[in-house]
Amino acid sequence: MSRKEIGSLLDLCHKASDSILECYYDEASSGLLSSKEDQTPLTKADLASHEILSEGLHALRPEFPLLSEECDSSEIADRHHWDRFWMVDPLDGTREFLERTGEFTINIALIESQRPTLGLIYEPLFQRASLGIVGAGAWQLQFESDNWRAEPLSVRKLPADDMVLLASKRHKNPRLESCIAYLSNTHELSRKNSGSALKFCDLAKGHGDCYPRFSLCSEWDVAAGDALVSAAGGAVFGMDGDPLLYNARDSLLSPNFIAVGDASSPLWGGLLECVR
Ligand SMILES: Nc1ncnc2c1ncn2[C@@H]1O[C@H](COP(=O)(O)O)[C@@H](OP(=O)(O)O)[C@H]1O
Ligand SMILES: [Mg+2]
Repeated sequence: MSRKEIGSLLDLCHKASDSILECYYDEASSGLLSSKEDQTPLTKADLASHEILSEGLHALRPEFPLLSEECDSSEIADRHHWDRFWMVDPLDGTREFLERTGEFTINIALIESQRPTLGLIYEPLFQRASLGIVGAGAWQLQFESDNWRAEPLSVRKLPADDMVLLASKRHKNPRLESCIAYLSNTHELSRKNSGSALKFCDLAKGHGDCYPRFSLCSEWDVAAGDALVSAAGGAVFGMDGDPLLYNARDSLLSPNFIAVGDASSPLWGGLLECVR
C-alpha cells in the first residue's frame, strides 16, 4: 500500500464513520433493525457503513474482493480461492452502539496468503485510527484540523509483578477464569473491560498486556487487531501456539486466541498449557 492509498483508506473510514454517527445521533435510526442468526444485533449503521466501505475499497483496489460481516453469502461463495482480499467489520461492537457506550469501531484488514498484513481500527466517536502494517510499524492517527496527526505505537514489556488483562464487556467464560487464576499466581492483575476491537488498540498502545478470547466472535472481529498488535511488536496466537490463519476453514468463526503485548515473555507458554 502506498502512502497515498493509506490516506484514502483513512478518508474512507472517516466517511463510513460519519454514516455511523448520523444514525447514532438520529433517534429514528439508532435502534435495532433485526437480530441475526447468531443472535447478534443489526442496525442501519452497520449497513450504511458497509455500503460506503464496499464501494470505497472497490474503487481503491478493484482487484481485491471484499469479505465483510454484512456481505451476503452469495457474494463470498468463492472466497476459498482468494489469496488477497479485504476483511471488514463495518461496525464492530453493535451492542455497544445500541447501548451508547461509545465503544464501537470500524475494522479493516488486508489478508494476504491467509494472514493479515495491514489492520486499521477506527473509533468513530474520537475520529481516531490505529493502523498496523506488519513489518513496517504501527501508528495512531488522529484527525485534527483537516489533517491526520500520526504517532507511533508500540507494545510494552510485561511488568515483573503486575499486568493489565483486557477482556470483553459481555462475555464470561470458565476458560477466561482459569486464565485469570493462572496469571494471578505471578502477577497482580487489573482487568479492563471494553467493547469491540478496542482491546487490540490498548495492547498496541502498551495500555494492556494480555487479551485472551474464548467466547464467540468472527474473523472480521480479529483480523485488523491481529495485524495491528503484530505490527506494534506483539503477537496473537491460537491454542496451538501458532499465528491465526484467516479464511482457511468453512466457518468464519474465529478460533480461540490469546493476544499479547510482550511476545517474548515465557509466561504465555504456561498459560496456553493451562487453558488448552
Ligand atoms: N453468539 C455470537 N456468535 C458470533 N459472534 C459473536 C457472538 N456474540 C458476540 N459475537 C461477536 O463479538 C463481537 C463483540 O465483541 P466484544 O464482546 O468484544 O465487544 C460482535 O461484533 P459485532 O458487533 O461486529 O457483531 C460479534 O461479532
Ligand atoms: Mg459488525
